[in-house]
Amino acid sequence: MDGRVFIIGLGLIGGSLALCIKKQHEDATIVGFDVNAEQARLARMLTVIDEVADSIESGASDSDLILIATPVKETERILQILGSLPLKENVIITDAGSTKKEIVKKASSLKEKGITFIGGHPMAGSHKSGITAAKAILFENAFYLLTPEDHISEEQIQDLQCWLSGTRAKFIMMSPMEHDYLTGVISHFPHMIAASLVHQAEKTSTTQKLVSRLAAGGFRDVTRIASSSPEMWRDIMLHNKEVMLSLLTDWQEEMNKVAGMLTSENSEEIYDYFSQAKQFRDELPQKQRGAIPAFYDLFVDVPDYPGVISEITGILAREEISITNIRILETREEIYGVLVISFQTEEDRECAATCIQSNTNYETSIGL
Ligand SMILES: NC(=O)c1ccc[n+]([C@@H]2O[C@H](COP(=O)([O-])OP(=O)(O)OC[C@H]3O[C@@H](n4cnc5c(N)ncnc54)[C@H](O)[C@@H]3O)[C@@H](O)[C@H]2O)c1
Ligand SMILES: O=C(O)C(=O)C[C@]1(C(=O)O)C=C[C@@H](O)C=C1
Repeated sequence: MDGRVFIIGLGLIGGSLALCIKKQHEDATIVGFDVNAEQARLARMLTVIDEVADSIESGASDSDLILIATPVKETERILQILGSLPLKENVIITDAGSTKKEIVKKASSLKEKGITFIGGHPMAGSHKSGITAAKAILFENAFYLLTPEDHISEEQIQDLQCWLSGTRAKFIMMSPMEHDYLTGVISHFPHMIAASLVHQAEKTSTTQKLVSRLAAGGFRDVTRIASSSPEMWRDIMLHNKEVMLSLLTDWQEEMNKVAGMLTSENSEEIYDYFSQAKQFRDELPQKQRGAIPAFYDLFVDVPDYPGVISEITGILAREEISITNIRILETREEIYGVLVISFQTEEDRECAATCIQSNTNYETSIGL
C-alpha cells in the first residue's frame, strides 16, 4: 500500500510498528510526532520514520492511517484532539494501547463524525522504552488484538490488517471488555505482582544488605517486567482499575489458601500447588510471543579471567551472529560467572549455543 502513515508516540511500540509498516509498504511515507523532540529526532536519524511532523495537527491532516502509540491516558487526549481536526475522508485511526475499554469509549466522538477508529493492541513488547529499543521483529508470531465496534466494516478491518501485515502477528478480534479482562489476567496483574515483589525485597534490603547481591536467577526472571516504564503502567492500572481490584481480591484469597497450607504443613496440598502450576506453565506455547518475553537469552558458564567476554563475542562475530545485549551475573562468585547473551531470534540463540559448545568447553543453557 502507499499513502501517508502518521505515528504519534515514537517509542518502543510506535517505532517498531513504523519499521514493520515500512518493511511491508516501501512506497508509504511514515510521518512521526513525539512530544519529546529528541525521540522524534532520533527516529528520523535512525530512519525509522521518513519525516517529523511539528504537531499532531500538521501530521494528521493528509494521513491515510493514524496510529497512536503513547501511554493510554495520553491516547485519550490525542483522540479528543483528532476529533476536532479536519481529516481525510477514508482515514483509519488505530492505537497500540494496552487497554481498550476507556479508549474505545473516548473514540466514540470520532464515530459521530464518521471517522473510522479501530482499537488495537500488539501483544508483545519489552521492559525497555524509547525509539532505540524499537525493532521490526518485535511482533513476529505475537497476537495482535483488535477491538472493532459493530459499525466497522470488514473491508476497513482488512485495510488495517494489510497496513499492519509487516508485523507478522496473528490478529484476533474481541470486545474491549473481553480484552481488558484477559490482558488484566495475563499482563497487567503480573506487572503489579512483579512490582510488589521488588518492593518486598527492597524493604528487606534496608536491614539485610545481602538481599540485593543475592537477588539473581528466579528473582530476576520473575521481576524483569518491574523495570518497565512507570508512566505506561500507571496509566494502564488507572484504565483497568475494576479488573485489577477484582484480581487483587482473588489473589488475596489465593494467598490465604497458601498460608493455610503452610500453617497446617499440608505437604500433599503444597506439592499439588507447585505441580499444577508447573503443568500449566510448561504447557504454554513456547514459540509464541505475548506472555513470553520477546527476546532470547543464552546463559554461558564462564571462568573468571580477563578476555573471556571478547573470546565469546569473537566466536559469535566470526559466525555473524548478532547480539542484542550481554551482561554478567555474579551469582556464583569466586567460582564461575554466568554470561547472559541476548539474541533477537531463537535461531540465533541455537546457532550461538552450538558455536560456543564446539569452540570452548563452557556450558550453555537457556535458563539458570
Ligand atoms: N512496552 C510494551 O511492552 C507494550 C506492548 C504493547 C503495547 N504497549 C502500549 O503501547 C503504548 C506505547 O508504549 P511504549 O512501550 O512504546 O512506550 P515508550 O515510553 O517507549 O514510548 C511512548 C512515547 O510516547 C511519547 N508521548 C507521550 N505522550 C505523548 C503525546 N501526548 N504526544 C506524542 N507523543 C507522546 C513519549 O515521549 C514516548 O516517546 C502504550 O500505550 C503501551 O500501553 C506497550
Ligand atoms: O515482555 C514484556 O516486557 C512485556 O511486559 C510485554 C507485555 C506483556 O505483559 O506481555 C506488556 C504490555 C503489553 O501491553 C503487551 C505485552
